[in-house]
Amino acid sequence: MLVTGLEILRKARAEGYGVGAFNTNNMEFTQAILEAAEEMKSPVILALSEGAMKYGGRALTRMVVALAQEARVPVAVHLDHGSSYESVLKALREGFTSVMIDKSHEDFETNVRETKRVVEAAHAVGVTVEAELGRLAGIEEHVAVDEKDALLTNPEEARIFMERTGADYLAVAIGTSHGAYKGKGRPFIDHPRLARIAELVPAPLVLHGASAVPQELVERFRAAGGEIGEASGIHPEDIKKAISLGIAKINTDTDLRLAFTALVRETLGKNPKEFDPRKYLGPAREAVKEVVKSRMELFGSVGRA
Ligand SMILES: O=C(COP(=O)(O)O)N(O)CCCCO
Ligand code: NA
Ligand SMILES: [Zn+2]
Repeated sequence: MLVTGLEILRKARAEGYGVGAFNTNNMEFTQAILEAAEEMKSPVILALSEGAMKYGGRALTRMVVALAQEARVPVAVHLDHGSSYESVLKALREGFTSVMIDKSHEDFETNVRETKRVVEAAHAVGVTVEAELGRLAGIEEHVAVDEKDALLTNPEEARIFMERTGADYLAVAIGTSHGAYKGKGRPFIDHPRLARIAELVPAPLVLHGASAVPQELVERFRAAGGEIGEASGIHPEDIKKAISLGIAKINTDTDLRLAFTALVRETLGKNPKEFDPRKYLGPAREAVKEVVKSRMELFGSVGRA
């Protein structure tokens, strides 16, 4: 059933588990994510970036909202990294039930003002809002404290920010970063900082840049002809610890993309004569579904629907 992001995330934070926000750009990703959620009896968030909205248009948004309504588990349809008030309005018009306004690159007052404006519009139509404070950046452990403060989320600022904006959940910067290269070896995650934020901010917290980028997937991608440099993601233990400290929404995009693309390359490589798209998109869909199921097990959302 189609529910708001807060309905899913409030329960997750209260009961100490995480819920995956999985990005989709097409039919196969959408099917894979929803099938995994129903099989695992897990709530799930279907995330569409502005790029996904541009790429898929109404074909994508209508499909996603309709399938979310029919799903046998709670599903929120979420605008990921909304960059403007207008972009958020478009998502609201398409029937999304969760929207992110990302003004984390602006100064504090601008972020507050823009986020507050989105909260008023979204709440007026029963949709909940994710905001962001702090800058996603993979940082080395030895980086000086004041540099960390310039980049990562300041706990006291976070409290004030959430009180002044009325946002429903908060994306925090604690050392993660988007994409396949999240730092040398095991990325530094500032758990003490997260614990402090969670003490001051009762709202569900969001972890961006949370893909694991597992080595076996990277190897499979390379073996199938993919080219990727030294790639590393967030260690599963750091995900579990972050959830225990207050993270409720965990964004996963890179892992799904790697799995899908590795399988398309593999299938095409093994069957040079093949030109029926279903024959190489189908196995890729299955690979995405397996990644989603394993993430749900790690997050602890299995059986929580
Ligand atoms: O936080 C994330 C995903 O992070 P990751 O790249 O670790 O999967 N997202 O918001 C997904 C879109 C960002 C570009 O990928
Ligand atoms: Na941001
Ligand atoms: Zn993100």
